[in-house]
Amino acid sequence: MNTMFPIFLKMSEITTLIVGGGNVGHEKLAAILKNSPDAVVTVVSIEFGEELLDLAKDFPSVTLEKRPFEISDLDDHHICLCATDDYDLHVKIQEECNKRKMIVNVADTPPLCDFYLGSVVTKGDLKIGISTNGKSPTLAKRMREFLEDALPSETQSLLDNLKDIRDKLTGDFQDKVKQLNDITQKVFDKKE
Ligand SMILES: C[C@@]1(CC(=O)O)c2cc3[nH]c(cc4nc(cc5[nH]c(cc(n2)[C@H]1CCC(=O)O)[C@@](C)(CC(=O)O)[C@@H]5CCC(=O)O)C(CC(=O)O)=C4CCC(=O)O)c(CCC(=O)O)c3CC(=O)O
Ligand SMILES: NC(=O)C1=CN([C@@H]2O[C@H](COP(=O)(O)OP(=O)(O)OC[C@H]3O[C@@H](n4cnc5c(N)ncnc54)[C@H](O)[C@@H]3O)[C@@H](O)[C@H]2O)C=CC1
Repeated sequence: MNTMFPIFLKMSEITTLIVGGGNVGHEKLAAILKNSPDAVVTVVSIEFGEELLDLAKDFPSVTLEKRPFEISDLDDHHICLCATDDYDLHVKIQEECNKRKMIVNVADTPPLCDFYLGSVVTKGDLKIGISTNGKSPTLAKRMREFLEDALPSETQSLLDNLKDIRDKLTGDFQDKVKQLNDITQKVFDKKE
């Protein structure tokens, strides 16, 4: 059983620290920015890879700090992702995050992670997060591709219409819930 609880974070409202700016650091930063171009991220790394430098320059809310990690880097951040090649450092950061009640992801060490990144299907405002409980990130990626193809292109206009209707509905909460359930039932019945 996958006991993880998915939530959707407003990355512009919290601050994220990535430690390590090589290949894995680049992948994690790219995954965040693809979803949240307004994410407030600090990347601390002794060296930065070309790809990460190239990506970061287009995002004003990303700050790069070229130096070794310091414990005080954790002071100003809500979540932390470890992406160096130093396992002992990752253990130290994970312990310190736990002490501070910060949540941490350690890219290549699932047992040290408080949260995983997921595959993300996006159709306009609709977003679906996928996790395989860490069993197969490749299957998560394939499921994303499958769902991206399967979701109808009119998904966004359906959402826009439902938002208009939702704003115009009157009556008490129960009435609104019933009307919205009836309307969406009709949409899905039509498709069968
Ligand atoms: C536990 C987790 C923790 C975390 O990183 O957050 C984790 C861990 C590990 N990944 C590894 C490898 C690969 N990861 C990918 C891809 C993705 N990995 C992602 C998430 C997660 N990866 C979390 C679990 C998510 C879940 O619950 O399913 C995705 C979904 C999201 C993202 O990272 O953005 C993104 C797909 C995005 C997309 O395209 O949709 C590919 C495939 C590829 O790149 O084509 C490979 C190579 C093939 C393979 O090994 O499967 C290794 C072995 C490293 C080694 O060999 O040493 C570990 C460590 C281990 O498992 O021990
Ligand atoms: N590249 C990949 O696709 C994969 C890598 N891994 C593992 O993930 C880890 C990272 O891999 P890569 O990103 O490829 O390595 P990398 O060598 O490209 O990047 C590591 C980065 O960490 C930085 N760093 C090291 N010590 C630091 C410190 N004390 N403070 C701040 N920054 C520090 C380095 O300057 C470097 O930029 C490695 O342990 C690797 O074995 C696992 C699976 C796949």
